Amino acid sequence: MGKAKFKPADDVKPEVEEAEEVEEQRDGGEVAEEEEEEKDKSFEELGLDPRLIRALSKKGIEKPTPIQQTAIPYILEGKDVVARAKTGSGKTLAYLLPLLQKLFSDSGRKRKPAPCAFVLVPSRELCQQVYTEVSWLIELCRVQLKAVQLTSSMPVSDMRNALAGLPEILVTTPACIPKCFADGVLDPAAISESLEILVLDEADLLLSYGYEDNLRSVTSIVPRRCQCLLMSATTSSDVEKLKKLILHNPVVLTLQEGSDKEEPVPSNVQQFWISCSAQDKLLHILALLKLEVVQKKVLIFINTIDMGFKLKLFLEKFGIKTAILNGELPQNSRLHILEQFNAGLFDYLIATDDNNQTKEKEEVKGDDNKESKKNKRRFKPKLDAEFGVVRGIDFKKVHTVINYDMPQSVTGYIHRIGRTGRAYSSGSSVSLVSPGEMEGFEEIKSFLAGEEDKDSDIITPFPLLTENAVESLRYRAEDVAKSVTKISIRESRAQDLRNEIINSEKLKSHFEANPRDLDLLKHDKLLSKTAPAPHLRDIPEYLVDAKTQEASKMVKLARAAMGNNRRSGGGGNSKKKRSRKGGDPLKTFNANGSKRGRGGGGVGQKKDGKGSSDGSANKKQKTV
Ligand SMILES: Nc1ncnc2c1ncn2[C@@H]1O[C@H](COP(=O)(O)OP(=O)(O)OP(=O)(O)O)[C@@H](O)[C@H]1O
Repeated sequence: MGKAKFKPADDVKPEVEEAEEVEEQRDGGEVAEEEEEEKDKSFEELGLDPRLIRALSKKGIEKPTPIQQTAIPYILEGKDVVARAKTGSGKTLAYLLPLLQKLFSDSGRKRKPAPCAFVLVPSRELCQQVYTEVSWLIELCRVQLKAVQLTSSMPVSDMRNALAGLPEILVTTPACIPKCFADGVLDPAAISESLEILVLDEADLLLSYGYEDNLRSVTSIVPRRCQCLLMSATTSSDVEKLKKLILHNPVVLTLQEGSDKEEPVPSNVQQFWISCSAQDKLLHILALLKLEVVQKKVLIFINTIDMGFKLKLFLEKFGIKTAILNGELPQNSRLHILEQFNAGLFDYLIATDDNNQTKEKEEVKGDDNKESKKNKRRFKPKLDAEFGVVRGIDFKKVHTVINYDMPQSVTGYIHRIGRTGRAYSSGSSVSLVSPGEMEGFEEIKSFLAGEEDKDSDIITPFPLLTENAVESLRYRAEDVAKSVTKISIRESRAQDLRNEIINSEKLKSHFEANPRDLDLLKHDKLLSKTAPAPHLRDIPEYLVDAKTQEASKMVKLARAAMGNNRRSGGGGNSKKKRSRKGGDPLKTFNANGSKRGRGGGGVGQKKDGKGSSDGSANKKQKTV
């Protein structure tokens, strides 16, 4: 582990002692890592209970991540902690492990009138994820502890039932707590009496999604003795606000990698971009997926639900099956789609990352098609305010994140990209940037590069797609794009929602009892009635230039080498150590002959992200 620097924070409440700010720094690169390996602490050395260590081992987790190494001892000591570390760095276990350990020692005592540990997360999906994580730990440790999850959409009777067993741990969203107070499900006085640990997970997102008032109603009843933990992937004024609102004399842990500058995106994620017009985005994503120059599984982000359906219908015509995840789907379906994607049942998932209703409204305004307007009036989707795909969801084995639409903010970008390269795995991202998105993209780039290093290229042009390869698909792509009309999009969207509502009901009543049958409900079913035409499904070899063919072959080989060519079973951490660079063509590909590139010389992409056919333009390729 790197050296810890201690410096006082200047923004804690005046009545409390000076806070310690601990900045953990780690050098990137393999040599440094190896040297550090010896200094790395084990779970035993962190003082973790043997039952927890055994449970982790059963899950293939043997070594704590840096944030776990740093945060666990402080939390066990009883300190309030603000922990900021990159997406995918293992923050959930960093707080869950010591939280459980503390409750182990209390487990023989008389049950309290309300849960003694609250974990507040910004979305239902995350609620489910954290609940699952804490539940398997409890089960594997065989301790008498109980965790429940509550979300606002639950009927009051279900909430009451869940709390009747006097659980020690409650995982919920901030919006749910005032609702529980109003419905008499939770008693504020009982919470004040019982609460010992409060965790705000994904703190950087809690306020930005309008939970401020909800949080205030919680903080007003948090007893002074309660230990508060605040976990976050980025720093923002919102995190600072929360810190002041809730924490007492916190230890502030800021985990950085590499140099002094902030690198919120993990260094094991290679970031690329492609410059293209808004119209050509369909063509480019087709080339990326059809020519197989990106590694599966792929998570594709779009900004509006309609765009998601447009993309799905378009790709379908070329025989590329995708599933869609958005806030208008019923919760059961959303959770099921996530489960199936994590289990490797399909390779491509198109997701909206928040409830972008304003954007959808703007689109409605600009639409002059009467029929379509009528359809829109009829079809009013209800979006779930607690939906959030990027908010901390642990997608398993996503190798590539594609920004089909650029996110609206730097934080949005960081959280999207953070869905790959989780824990010790590697990944890459490709952003399709149109001229209209260039300003936002520049902002993201300069934020990632940091103040001192404005010109450094953290996001480099995508090297594995030549202009010729893209152009060879243009005619087909444009032809098919014309057939995906606004009406067909709207109809598909309505049809998908109807299907998912049926799925959701089925899931609820029948499939709970028969989990194996869940697989029968496939979410990447075709929406269009006609099967893809053979000439679109199979791109003839003569259309693709030699360089792209080689790139595609390399990606497939790498996939086979990584054991990803078969549909894989869910999650789990492989115990085998793999070379971090080995087999990834984005790290080794060199269009000029040798397959082992030396940190540069990718295929035909100019520094501006536009394709070139000679392969000489991209001199700067990021090494990780
Ligand atoms: N010590 C470890 N060794 C290996 N894998 C781990 C370890 N700790 C956590 N993981 C795994 O790493 C993945 C990412 O962890 P987690 O979701 O906690 O990240 P995070 O820091 O909360 O990310 P985000 O900010 O995006 O929510 C999970 O699949 C988790 O099981």
